Amino acid sequence: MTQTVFIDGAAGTTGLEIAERLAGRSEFTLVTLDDARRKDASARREALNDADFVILCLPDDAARESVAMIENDTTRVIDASTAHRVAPGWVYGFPEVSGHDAVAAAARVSNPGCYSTGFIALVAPLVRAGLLPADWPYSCNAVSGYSGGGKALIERFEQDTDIAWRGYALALGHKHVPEMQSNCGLSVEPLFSPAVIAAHRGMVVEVPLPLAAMPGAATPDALRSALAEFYADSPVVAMGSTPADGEMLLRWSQGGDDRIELFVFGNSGGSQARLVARLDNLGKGASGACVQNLNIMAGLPETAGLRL
Ligand SMILES: NC(=O)C1=CN([C@@H]2O[C@H](COP(=O)(O)OP(=O)(O)OC[C@H]3O[C@@H](n4cnc5c(N)ncnc54)[C@H](OP(=O)(O)O)[C@@H]3O)[C@@H](O)[C@H]2O)C=CC1
Ligand SMILES: CC(=O)N[C@@H](CCC(=O)OP(=O)(O)O)C(=O)O
Repeated sequence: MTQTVFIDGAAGTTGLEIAERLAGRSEFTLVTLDDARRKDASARREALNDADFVILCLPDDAARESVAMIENDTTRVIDASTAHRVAPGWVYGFPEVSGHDAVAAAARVSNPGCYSTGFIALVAPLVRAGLLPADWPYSCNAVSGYSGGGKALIERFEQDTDIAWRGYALALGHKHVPEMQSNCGLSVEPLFSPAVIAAHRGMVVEVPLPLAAMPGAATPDALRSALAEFYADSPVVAMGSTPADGEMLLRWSQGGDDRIELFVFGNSGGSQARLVARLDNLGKGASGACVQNLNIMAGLPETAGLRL
């Protein structure tokens, strides 16, 4: 028997990419609302309560509103927004770190933020293994393709093609910081500096580590081996091969898959390292992760429909 999946916000950037990944899947019947009804509260309420699974691809307030409209205890929810990422009763939908069993059993799953996905993939296993300190003030620099900001930012970058780079969150306190801190078990908030580049999709997240100054920190080689071992069985997260020519590129042609590649670069003395994650903000950073979580919750192979 197929299970019904309602995408609330199916006309948006993340929703459209999820629908593409679910198209042709015989295990699911996809439900979306047409243009005239997609913001109609009573149509949404009905669809939310009829579905086996609901995927929320909405701004935070609308996502909270959708959850409040669910009146039964059978509809299971995956929320792509920031609304429930550190909320009690919600499982953080990063199965490689939160545990596949926790996601499989959950009625409410919060899909990670795109930047947080890179940061947590790099830092959480190393802190958990005691190879990096939990009480260090980490910093994180990242660039994202403009699709990370949804329809509004896509329109802005497509209209103003003179923007090459846009730094933001200049007052600090980006909305991803709480989920980064809590899922890595850090006692200090990371200092996060995001920026948008003039590319449609793609993301690089970097955590610079002054290892010699960090109490108890391991060597770059040990950090690389620990990450490789942690993700050895993952079909989605993998170590990237160290570029032979000493440079790393984010190419226009590379976007559009649901994998995430991790790198550890270190200096010759091992006193400094750069942890780097390269992913697609719309792949493992959003829609790919939603579909991976849906598969796990539905008891299906986790990579079904993913672009790997
Ligand atoms: N883009 C990305 O890389 C990522 C996005 N996310 C999150 O996913 C969610 C969706 O983002 P994204 O797809 O980028 O955003 P978009 O702006 O592209 O899409 C949001 C959609 O929600 C619709 N919408 C807004 N309010 C309501 C409402 N009250 N009822 C029904 N529909 C409504 C919008 O309608 P309309 O078309 O009329 O504007 C739009 O179609 C956000 O919470 C975002 O933060 C998470 C990770 C990464
Ligand atoms: C480039 C850009 O604007 N990116 C978004 C984050 C995208 C994302 O991960 O979405 P959530 O809102 O669900 O966390 C931002 O910084 O607000």
